[in-house]
Amino acid sequence: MGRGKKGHRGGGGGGGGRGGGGGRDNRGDHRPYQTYPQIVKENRKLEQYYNSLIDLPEDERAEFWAALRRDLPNSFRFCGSKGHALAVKRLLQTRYIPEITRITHEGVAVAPPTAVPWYPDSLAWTMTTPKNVIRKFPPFAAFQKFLVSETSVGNISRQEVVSMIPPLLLDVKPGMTVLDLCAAPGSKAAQLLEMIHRGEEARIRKVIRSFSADAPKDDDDAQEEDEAARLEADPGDDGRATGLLIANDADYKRSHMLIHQLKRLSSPNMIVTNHDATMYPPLRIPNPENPDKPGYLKFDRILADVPCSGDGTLRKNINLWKDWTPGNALGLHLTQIRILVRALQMLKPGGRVVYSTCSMNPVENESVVAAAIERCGGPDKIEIVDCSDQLPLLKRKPGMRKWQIMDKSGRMWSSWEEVEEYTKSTENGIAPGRLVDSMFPPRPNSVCADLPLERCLRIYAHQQDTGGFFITVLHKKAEFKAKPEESRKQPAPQSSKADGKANAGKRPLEEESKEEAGAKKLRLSEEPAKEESAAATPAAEAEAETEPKDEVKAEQAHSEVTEEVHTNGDNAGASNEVKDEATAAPQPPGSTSATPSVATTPAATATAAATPTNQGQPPEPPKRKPDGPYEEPFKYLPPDHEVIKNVAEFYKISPRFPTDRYMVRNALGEPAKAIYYTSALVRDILVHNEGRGVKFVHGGVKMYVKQDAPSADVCRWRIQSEGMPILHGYVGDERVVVLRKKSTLKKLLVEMFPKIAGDDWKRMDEIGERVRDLGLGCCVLRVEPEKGGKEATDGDFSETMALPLWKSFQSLNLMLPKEDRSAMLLRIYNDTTPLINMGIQRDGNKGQKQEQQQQQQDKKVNGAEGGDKDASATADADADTEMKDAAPAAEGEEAEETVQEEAEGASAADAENPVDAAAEEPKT
Ligand SMILES: C[S@@+](CC[C@H](N)C(=O)[O-])C[C@H]1O[C@@H](n2cnc3c(N)ncnc32)[C@H](O)[C@@H]1O
Repeated sequence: MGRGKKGHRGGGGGGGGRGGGGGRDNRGDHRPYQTYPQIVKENRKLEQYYNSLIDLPEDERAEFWAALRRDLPNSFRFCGSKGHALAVKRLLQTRYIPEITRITHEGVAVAPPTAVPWYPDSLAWTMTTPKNVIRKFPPFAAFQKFLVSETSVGNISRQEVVSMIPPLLLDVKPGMTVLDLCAAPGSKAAQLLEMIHRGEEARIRKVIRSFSADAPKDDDDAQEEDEAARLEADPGDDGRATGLLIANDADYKRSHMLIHQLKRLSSPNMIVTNHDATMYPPLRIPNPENPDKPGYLKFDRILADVPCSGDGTLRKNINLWKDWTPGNALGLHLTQIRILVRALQMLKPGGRVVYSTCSMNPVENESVVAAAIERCGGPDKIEIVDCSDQLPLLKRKPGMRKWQIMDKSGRMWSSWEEVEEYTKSTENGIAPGRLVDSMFPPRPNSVCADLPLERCLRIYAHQQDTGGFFITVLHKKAEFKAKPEESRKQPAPQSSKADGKANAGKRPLEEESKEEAGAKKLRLSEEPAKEESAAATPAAEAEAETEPKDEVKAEQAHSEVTEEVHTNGDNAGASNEVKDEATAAPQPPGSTSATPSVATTPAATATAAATPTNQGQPPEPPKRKPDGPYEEPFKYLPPDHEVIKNVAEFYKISPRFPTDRYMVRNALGEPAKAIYYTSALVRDILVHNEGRGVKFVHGGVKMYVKQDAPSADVCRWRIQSEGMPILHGYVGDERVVVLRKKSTLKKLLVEMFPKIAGDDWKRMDEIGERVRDLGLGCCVLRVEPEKGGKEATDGDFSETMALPLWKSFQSLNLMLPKEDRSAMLLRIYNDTTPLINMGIQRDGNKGQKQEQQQQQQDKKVNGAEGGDKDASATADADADTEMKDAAPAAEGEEAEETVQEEAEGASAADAENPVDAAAEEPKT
């Protein structure tokens, strides 16, 4: 979000009162926060193009442009599990909205946030007060603190309202396999991940209750919850989520933003990859029906939120007013088609792809949808889903059936025939830059002539005071063999034979205009990593569902074919052998799709081979460049590994908790510093694709971290807070401390290292005796707000949670980073008093050495180093997550354990200090 760098607030400016930030923020002359020059909100070609394209009555047209010239309202979404999100939302309603309603700014009453009417459970909110006012106007201080604090711990996502729509229309259900092809920075991916985990907590509790002898069967709440927890929604794994999200981005740095965004959801069901979506590699999975041949993963749902010119974001990215040119969109059209075709190839029949952009331009929208459907076999294979009954409160306009294209010079073209006519009449026979056939509406004789493009959704800024957006939902009716990409159909050149042919194929793609360079600069965040990538075309075509026999050979073949295509669009011959490795891919565990996943058929391969652009081997993911970023391998531990047996024994973990999904990230495959946990499907994917060049950059939840233990009986592997939600229900009572009182929790949150030696345990109230008698080491602090007492009516303290607690000889400590403690104090107690380090306050006469060790430990445990840094980075990022300003700093902070760290193992100092707080981002 802006970081104060965007000169939103100007009035006046452009002619006729059209410049500046627009009405609502420009009351009076007082502009205390304006520091940047105004941008004139005018662009002749932009206005001309959309005035001719978008059919609106005159008064609505005026609203359309007025909205685009106004500042964008703030919006945010409560995230995480639904129960938790509702609890945080409640605070907004009960604590902050009444405060905000009393504020006046520049003499005008402030409008409080309002719930987005079409978002389920009112979890999305919008507010017109500018961000810089919320940040700096003192009466907003408490609300601002709430936003920053909850954003930093991942309970609030600052997300543009329109960007919340595609995941809702994707209709993800627990158990599904989902791919987000262009996912960074990850706000939509986070929504998708939440959907995969929907209902999981209640399901797990239900299952655990069913096998636990002393479970409170007569507890009313439990019974009610049992009924609500629909086990059949995802029954495969004792209530645990079996679905999968693969979040991908072609940009390596941005793939690390994804890790930052998604790690907070502590999901073992998620993988982050770093590939060009136009040639996303096929992923192997086990094939139980024919174990000798690999199966290939197909997806129930795919989101293609593609890189685009972004003119729907004019309100936020006001530089677009001066930088918009028609070339921006033209240069992305082919990449967008390739991404969508690849998505449809990887989809299961019966599955759903959502294609979306934040552009209003049909060349990136309807024309891409039509071209992709055409290449995938037409409406018999791919259907545009009618969403008119979905999100009924969302105002939308229908997609276009007819449109014109504006070329780079600003000239309008109605059809490809018109372009061809013109080209023939010119001396050099070269078509206007970048125009290709597929940009125009489907021809009357094409299979897509009657495509119901009106089913696409167009959202304009004035309809509900948002950005502009385009969304289409596609349903795959049957498997297909994608047609090869035509050689970028260009009118035949009239002159020079020798160059002519090459030019015909190449010119529009190779000519990178100033406009395109401008577009790339503008939408850094959405810049295609390899626009017109040499590898893109044949890859997507050929490799739909096959696997090469010889990976190196395939790679060579791949580059040969690619080169040919790009040096001569009309190439033929040079057929590389295509391998017939047809394998019916098994249904991945947990899949709920009605149709089984389908893998390659020999026929599919044969057809692919017959075409000039895809006769090569299906591509294997490119091997990492020698100088490319190094990712740690993912190595799974055998269930009978000593360390796994040791943690199971120490924490008395129920045998119902799987022991075959623990993994480490180092080449030796031995636990050195951290042990991760993943779902079964994530494990299968990571294991079966090892060494194939698939660029996995993240997977797994950090479950245990190694540390020094005070005695040989104490387990050296403490439970990490991010693994706690997954594990705690299976930990034996011996290692559980139950806390019921709000006041006791407050003490543990405010005090770091409260002393328990001697009689000091008595200070710990209700848990005093329990912690006195508890064995040393890590345990689960299970917070279960007291039922029936006064706590029961306290809405701020009503959620159950599980937190890691460490008992040493002298003291106790909650193993949470500082910002998590502070966020909980604010949320539950509306308290902002500083934390107290009881280690420092202790009587200096006793145990000097221990004291020093404690303080050393203190620094790490409570985030004096990592935790604080992390918090500030997150707050600073301000999570305007759609665009590029998500903190780049996140990259380093979120990096996985490095080789060095793993190889060295924990240093002595680390081992003493039970928490690597910088790496902790627990779900609180
Ligand atoms: C519109 S943004 C995605 C926003 C994201 N879905 C979200 O909700 O946070 C487009 C993303 O596509 C990525 N990208 C560009 N070209 C790509 C390609 N060929 N394959 C995969 N990702 C690509 C960009 O790095 C950028 O992060």
